[in-house]
Amino acid sequence: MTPAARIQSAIEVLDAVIAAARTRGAPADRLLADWFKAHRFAGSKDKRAIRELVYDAIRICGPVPASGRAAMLALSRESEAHDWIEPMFDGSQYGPTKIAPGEQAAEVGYAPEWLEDRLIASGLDEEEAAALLDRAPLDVRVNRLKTKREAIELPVEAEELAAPDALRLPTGAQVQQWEAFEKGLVEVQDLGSQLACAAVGAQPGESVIDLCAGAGGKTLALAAAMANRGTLVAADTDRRRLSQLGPRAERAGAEIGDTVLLDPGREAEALAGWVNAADRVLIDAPCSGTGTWRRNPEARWRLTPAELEKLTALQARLLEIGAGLVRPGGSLTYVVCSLLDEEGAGQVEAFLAANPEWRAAPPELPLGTARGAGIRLTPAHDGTDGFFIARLEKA
Ligand SMILES: C[S@@+](CC[C@H](N)C(=O)[O-])C[C@H]1O[C@@H](n2cnc3c(N)ncnc32)[C@H](O)[C@@H]1O
Repeated sequence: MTPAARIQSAIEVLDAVIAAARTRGAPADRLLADWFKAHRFAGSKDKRAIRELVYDAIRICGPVPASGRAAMLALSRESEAHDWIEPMFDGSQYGPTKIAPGEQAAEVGYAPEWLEDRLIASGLDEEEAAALLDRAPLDVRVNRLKTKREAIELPVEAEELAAPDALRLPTGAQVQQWEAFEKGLVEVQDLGSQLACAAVGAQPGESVIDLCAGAGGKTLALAAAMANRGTLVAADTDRRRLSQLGPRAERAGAEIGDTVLLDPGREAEALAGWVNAADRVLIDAPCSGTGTWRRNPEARWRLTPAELEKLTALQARLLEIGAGLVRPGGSLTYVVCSLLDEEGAGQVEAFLAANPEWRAAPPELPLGTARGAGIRLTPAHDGTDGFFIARLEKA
């Protein structure tokens, strides 16, 4: 494909990404995969170039752009490395049509204005906000149930990170194709997620509930920390995600981890037997995901104030449900991959104010900075996805 044809292709994909952001449709990765499937003439170099153009354009536009063309023009005009793009709007075959008089480039920025304001109000400075849109590194957790970080042999050089089992790999490493992955020696997991699991402090022999377990990324880390001894409950309302835990656990050799499917709005019913009984509860709450924009930067175009309000109400409810499951003297770890205070520090502050039998017991982590009653990890400061992590203890 010619460079101009690649740009036109990226514009088409961006149009689909913009439409999907408005209608809560498929994520950018899926739309790219669909486009490649429908355009088999694109070779691997074309695909790589188109993917990069699409993601670079998404990253540079703060608010939702009017069109893929507007996003691509913004990329060309605002990024020196991409200033070759605009001259390609020359109307040549398969390339973008010529620029119309008065045709506008999209607005650049970190996020839509309302969201930028909330991030600033949550104490994020310019550098931290910009780093939310960097490219994410590739981290793995070495599975202690099967091997040790010191002993593992991988096909690439890996950097040891601050969490005890964490390694950072060169970008593009095809982990899922490695024997070490097949054998369950490593799991792909961001350093921040690994630290969130460490904050739980789960010990062998304890009873631990992972209330929002999803596909079990953190459940598996908890099973490893517990050395496969004790009781581990993985609960979620999403049947599809929860069903992925079984095969993953098998590969990882995780023998504990019973799944419990929850009914949205009636979560407590399925967990009634656990009231005041668990040593530790982890709530990896559903959130806006502002801390994971490095992985899916178009997520900032999807979030609305109303959606955020729904999420914060759900988080508050899950905190109450999770707290009810903890035995006296036990602990609750509340985690969100968001840097908005209303989902993190503010949420915990409100919980503590309403529940005087609870106190904050911030975990000792090798990274992060204090934020309210918890700890915040950011891409700029800690090289992790953005997280808020709080540990609370019940009297
Ligand atoms: C941040 S994700 C969890 C990710 C998972 N812990 C991991 O490490 O891979 C939040 C999860 O909360 C689940 N969830 C949403 N509403 C819920 C509810 N009412 N009760 C329990 N889980 C819920 C979602 O299905 C989603 O899997």
